[in-house]
Amino acid sequence: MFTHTLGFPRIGQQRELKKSLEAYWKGEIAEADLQATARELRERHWRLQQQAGIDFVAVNDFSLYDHVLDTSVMLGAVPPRFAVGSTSATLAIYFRMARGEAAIAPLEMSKWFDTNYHYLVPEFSRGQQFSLQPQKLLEELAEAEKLGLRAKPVLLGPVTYLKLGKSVEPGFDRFAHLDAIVAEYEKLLRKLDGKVQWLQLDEPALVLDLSETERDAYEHAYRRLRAAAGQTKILLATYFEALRDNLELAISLETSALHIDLVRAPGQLQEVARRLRPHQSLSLGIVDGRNIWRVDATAAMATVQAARQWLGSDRLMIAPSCSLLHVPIDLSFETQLDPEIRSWLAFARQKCQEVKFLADAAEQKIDTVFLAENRVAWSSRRSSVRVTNPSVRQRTEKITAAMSHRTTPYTERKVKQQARLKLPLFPTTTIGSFPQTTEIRKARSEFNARKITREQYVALMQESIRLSVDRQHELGLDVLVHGEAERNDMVEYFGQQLEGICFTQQGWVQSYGSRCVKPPVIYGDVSRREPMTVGWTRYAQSLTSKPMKGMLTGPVTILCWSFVRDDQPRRDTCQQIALAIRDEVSDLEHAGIGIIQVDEAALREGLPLRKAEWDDYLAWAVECFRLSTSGIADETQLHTHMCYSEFNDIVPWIAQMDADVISVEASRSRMELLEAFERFKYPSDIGPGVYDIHSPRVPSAAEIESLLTLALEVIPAERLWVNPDCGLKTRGWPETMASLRNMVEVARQMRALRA
Ligand SMILES: Nc1nc2c(c(=O)[nH]1)N[C@@H](CNc1ccc(C(=O)N[C@@H](CCC(=O)N[C@@H](CCC(=O)N[C@@H](CCC(=O)O)C(=O)O)C(=O)O)C(=O)O)cc1)CN2
Ligand code: MET
Ligand SMILES: [Zn+2]
Repeated sequence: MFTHTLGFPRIGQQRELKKSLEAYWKGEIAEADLQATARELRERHWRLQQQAGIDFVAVNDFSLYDHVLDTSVMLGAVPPRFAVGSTSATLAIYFRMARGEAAIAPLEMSKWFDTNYHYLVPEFSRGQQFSLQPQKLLEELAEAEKLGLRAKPVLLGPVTYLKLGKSVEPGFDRFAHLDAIVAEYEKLLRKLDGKVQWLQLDEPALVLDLSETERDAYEHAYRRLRAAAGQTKILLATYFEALRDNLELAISLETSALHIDLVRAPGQLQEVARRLRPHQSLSLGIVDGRNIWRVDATAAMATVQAARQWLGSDRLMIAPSCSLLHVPIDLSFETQLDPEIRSWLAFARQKCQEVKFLADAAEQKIDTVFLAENRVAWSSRRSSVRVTNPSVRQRTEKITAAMSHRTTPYTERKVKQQARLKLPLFPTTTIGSFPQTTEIRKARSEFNARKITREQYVALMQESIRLSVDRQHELGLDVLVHGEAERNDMVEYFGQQLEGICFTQQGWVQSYGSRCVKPPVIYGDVSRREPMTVGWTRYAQSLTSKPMKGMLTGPVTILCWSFVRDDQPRRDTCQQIALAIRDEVSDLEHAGIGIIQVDEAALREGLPLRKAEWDDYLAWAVECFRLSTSGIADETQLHTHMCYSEFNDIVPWIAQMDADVISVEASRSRMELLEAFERFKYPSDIGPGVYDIHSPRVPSAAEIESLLTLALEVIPAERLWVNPDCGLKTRGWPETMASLRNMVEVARQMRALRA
């Protein structure tokens, strides 16, 4: 029985990679400096794993930006717009694919399964050529070996890779490239033969609903890969869900080992063990790689013991459930956490130690100190007064159906709201945040370090709010926002103020590229201590006679972007958050705020991976949104925002959220999503984003106009709003002003045409 990891965080305890990347992009450091940081991080992370007792460390899990992008580069799948006539990517080409450049649009970004990690979507076209570029993998392998480590290279498997990509030509089936892609994997396998004992191929797509084509692709691809593997043993890694109807398929691929997620899907163990071929080993993903709770050692030992009885030690491996990419690196840096709560947690490094403990325990080498500590922590967590709050329990029991219904229909509300707000046709607004400048972050970091006082901090944030209000006046926007300067992050900000949630000092998790988040930890019943946004919003409203939108993050998004307790159903936790947000909505309304936006950016990402479970989730998620928002008067306009464009399947549910206005990402898909809104007769106002906020590129007035013209084909003028795709916190002020100036100008012209 050996221990291994499927992958480790890359960003670094102090976000060294982020800082290095951003300095490199600004031209402040050279490529060699960036590569040196990357090498140092790899070495440090391998050593951490080795010292924790991991036998086989993952290699090639590191990435300068994204592992799916790395796979594209490894296969020579570089679309021609990034590198005319070349299939091998230099670092400049690599970052061009990730971030775009001047007139070159980057690869699209998409959610990695149901996580808050974003990958770069591979693009496939007819006649595309592939050519193996194995340098990165081979170099990192050599690095690990030089350090005397046992290395297991990790690669995204060919079928999941294809499935995650998109065809850039309409009607082209990207699976037509399967053979060509598998041929490159075969070349790599031949190179690795004799060099490594194990190769991990990640095929998380095996937990999704698969088409016949995709199932055939698996059989075909793995028949060839097996034949090319030589002495290398292939570990087929699945995670995030149960294999279910794909179990027989996964086993029939006849790889030397199969990894399964026993955290998300503990129930599958026995069936998998029963069906496994005699020559196959099983990797037990038993330590949660997606969440920060300490493993329940007693329960996990029993599971490993059962697996051992069915399969014998020789056929078992112990591992985290998935790559540790989704958790912070090391709990020992968290010195400010409440000690009791801290004792319930484990980050990547501690999870490696848990893996080692479980493997030893299965061989009767029980670390009794470790086990005793674990049991103390768990009994404290099960009985702690910090977890259960009777008043929250009483309140949720008293929730009535009426609390999640606005009694007046949208059409009547609209008349009342218009009488109050007097908005022009094609009202212009933004999604909430304005640039988070260095000064803003510096002020916050000095406040946190007690270098400036609360009064000084508040004054600095008010200055930022005033500046953003002034600039919005200058631009002539119709509905203003305060700009969210005081928020480190739209979820963490609320997490820091709610009871039952705690936050870390350094618990950074990569979201995309160099961007990170510190997900709050929801450990107990959630409630609101006091108003969280009213002071800032009231101040912002005092600076203008135009409507100021109150800005809140919705319950589903707070849930999805936090580490969530695993001792009660997610829906129960979400309902508690909904009540807290409901109180905030009410307080904003009483402070005279006439428009309130409740962002549900993560509503779609919370969808279960299997379609059969969608309706169940959507029903409670939408209900929680409604619970948080339905307490308001007809005259208060309710907005929501979602920043993704694949709406096709869920528009009827979004309609049920019963917001008065929704803003959505739409520019990159050229308003395509609006077709679904039309098809399902979406009833209320829509602000389809008129420009992409992910790059500093300034959209021309002509581009914005052409998008709005497309929008008008499906949305009546009196229901159309004009806004960007999403918030502007990652942008700089110069491009923000230039872009919004064009946007407002177009709205004015369109109004004039209709006057
Ligand atoms: N939670 C979450 N998930 C999301 C999104 C989101 O906004 N939030 N948006 C989508 C895309 N994902 C994103 C994730 C992160 C960021 C982002 O901008 N993150 C910032 C960090 C934001 C933050 O927490 N900022 C803190 C800490 C800032 C900081 O780095 N401070 C310096 C000191 C600064 C100084 O002295 O100059 C330090 O700690 O070293 C603050 O403002 O207080 C970053 O990586 O740069 C953007 C989008 C989907 N998922
Ligand atoms: C990721 S959705 C962001 C919504 C938030 N109100 C903002 O503008 O930043
Ligand atoms: Zn957004």
